[in-house]
Amino acid sequence: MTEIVFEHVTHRYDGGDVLVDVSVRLTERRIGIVGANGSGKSTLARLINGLVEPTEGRVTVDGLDVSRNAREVRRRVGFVFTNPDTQIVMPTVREDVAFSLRRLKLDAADASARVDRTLERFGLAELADRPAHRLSGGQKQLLALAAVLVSEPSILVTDEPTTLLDARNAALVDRHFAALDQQLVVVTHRLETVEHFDRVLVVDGGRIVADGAPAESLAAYRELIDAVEAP
Ligand SMILES: Nc1ncnc2c1ncn2[C@@H]1O[C@H](COP(=O)(O)OP(=O)(O)OP(=O)(O)O)[C@@H](O)[C@H]1O
Repeated sequence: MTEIVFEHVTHRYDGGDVLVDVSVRLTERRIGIVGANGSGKSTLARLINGLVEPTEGRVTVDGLDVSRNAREVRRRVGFVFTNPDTQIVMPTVREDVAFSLRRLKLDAADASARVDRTLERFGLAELADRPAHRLSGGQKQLLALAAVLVSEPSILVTDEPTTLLDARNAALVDRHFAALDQQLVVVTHRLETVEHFDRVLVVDGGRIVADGAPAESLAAYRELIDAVEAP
């Protein structure tokens, strides 16, 4: 079991506090984070693998302080960004997926078999030799997921992984999520993605304002949105 713990975490950018005294312990396998634009979701997700450090408080992953053990934590926590262009580092699709395996030092045949399986799983096998930067936005998003999952992190954190995907590919990603062995933390505006998760957090104004089973959390979120939209 993996464990992500926030202890009284506040995060401040120049403009002010974007997360305020957040304490939460996450051990469930499928965790969704929803909330309005600018509510602090991405900041919360980025704190999990040290992309952002707490201004106050502490974040640990399996007992490791994320600020002090960044390298070890990043081996465990795979992170997929909203914009896949920021994540593509190699010329072709296959090379990009293979690149993630370099630090595992597998032998060439093992690495190649793992890359093939991953490309197949994400429907990218036929695009393997294409220039990665010329894929469509949605194909790039699938590539970004494949390139992170090929190294089999124990936790996967994704920030709006389906934004660029059509309905079919968004559903494909949802099915991948359902089948993953890893602990999964998904920040999303696509509420369907988290409907069958174990736990959903609702973030508003830098605080967790609802936290529980998806039905209750999503109902609370819808109420929050309705309250804002009401004249
Ligand atoms: N690097 C930064 N420097 C200064 N302010 C930032 C930075 N990153 C985010 N912010 C601010 O922090 C607040 C929370 O941003 P965050 O990206 O965490 O929200 P979010 O809930 O993920 O939003 P969205 O749904 O729009 O992606 C916003 O007001 C944003 O403008």
